[in-house]
Amino acid sequence: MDPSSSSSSSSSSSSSSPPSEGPLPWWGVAGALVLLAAALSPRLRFRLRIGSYCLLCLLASALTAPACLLWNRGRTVRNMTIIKNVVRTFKYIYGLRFELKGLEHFEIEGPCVIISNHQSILDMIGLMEILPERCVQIAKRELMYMGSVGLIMYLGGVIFINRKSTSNAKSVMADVGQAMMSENVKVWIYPEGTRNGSGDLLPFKKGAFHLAIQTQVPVVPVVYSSFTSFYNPKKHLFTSGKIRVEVLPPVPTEGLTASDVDELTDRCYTAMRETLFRISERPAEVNGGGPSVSH
Ligand SMILES: CCCCCCCC/C=C\CCCCCCCC(=O)SCCNC(=O)CCNC(=O)[C@H](O)C(C)(C)COP(=O)(O)OP(=O)(O)OC[C@H]1O[C@@H](n2cnc3c(N)ncnc32)[C@H](O)[C@@H]1OP(=O)(O)O
Ligand SMILES: CCCCCCCCCCCCCC(=O)OC[C@@H](O)COP(=O)(O)O
Repeated sequence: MDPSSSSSSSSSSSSSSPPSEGPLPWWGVAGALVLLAAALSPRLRFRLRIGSYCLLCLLASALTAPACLLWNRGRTVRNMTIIKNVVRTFKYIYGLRFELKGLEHFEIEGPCVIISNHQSILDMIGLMEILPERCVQIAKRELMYMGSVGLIMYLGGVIFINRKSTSNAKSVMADVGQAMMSENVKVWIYPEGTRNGSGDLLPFKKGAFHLAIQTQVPVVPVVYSSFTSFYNPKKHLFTSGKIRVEVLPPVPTEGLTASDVDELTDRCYTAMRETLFRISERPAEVNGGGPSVSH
């Protein structure tokens, strides 16, 4: 009997017999337990989902950085187009739907200062959804040290500031002003200066408005509706959801001086807060606007 035929017959007999009913491999058991626990525990489900988002950012950054280096050879705002196209796919993974209004207000020749409310690390998806060409962001410098995410931000031209030192931040912002004009770059700033999931606006810091007036470029306010209906870390809530985005008309700064900063800040704050309440379908407060500048 031909050994190959016997082996083939044995293999044919083995291939025709059902797979062995052995125990699940350890990783199968572990996976099943995690899924079971996640189904039972909102806290674990939330942590798995937000953890997957952070992991996705890390992995996507690690894969995109070489593309940026090969394509654009280093740190340049042109990498933001690559980053934007990658990050825009994240909304499908997490079931986030955007309703956009007012994008025509981004059709500004030349630089401008874009300001928007800041609710969570998910904001980056909303930012990339509408990011205009040649636009970089101001970020806290701690983000530079977040592994591949810091690298991709650096490559995309993100400007890092030390929030704890006004003098340092001021000098960086002054340099930003010069770069804006010389390199024709828009700058996106979160005037609240930190994430705020309250559904309202924190008082605005003044750097964005000093920058706009120093460079005499318009301020373009952008408002994202409140995430509280689908994202609330305190309640371990992170589901799919709809986000309304409204770009408001540019606020000109020609002829304004540093003495107009407070009024410009208040004007933008009031317009953005009213829009935030409207697109979040939250009743506006009876007593009118809250504090707009940090006192
Ligand atoms: C491929 C896959 C990729 C996946 C991975 C993701 C990749 C994503 C890539 C790319 C997207 C990146 C997204 C990054 C997002 C990051 C977001 C953040 O990090 S938010 C935190 C940092 N941002 C801020 O903090 C800005 C807001 N802050 C300001 O503008 C402040 O004004 C600041 C920092 C400049 C100063 O901070 P103060 O705490 O001192 O605040 P004040 O009250 O505004 O100023 C104090 C005094 O200084 C004057 N002042 C401020 N700025 C001035 C200036 N520029 N010139 C002159 N005076 C100024 C003011 O008038 C004020 O003086 P008087 O009270 O009026 O007497
Ligand atoms: C190296 C290990 C950690 C890697 C974790 C990767 C997570 C990446 C998530 C994208 C970052 C988007 C930028 C962002 O939105 O950061 C928060 C800051 O705006 C404000 O921070 P804070 O409210 O002042 O603490």
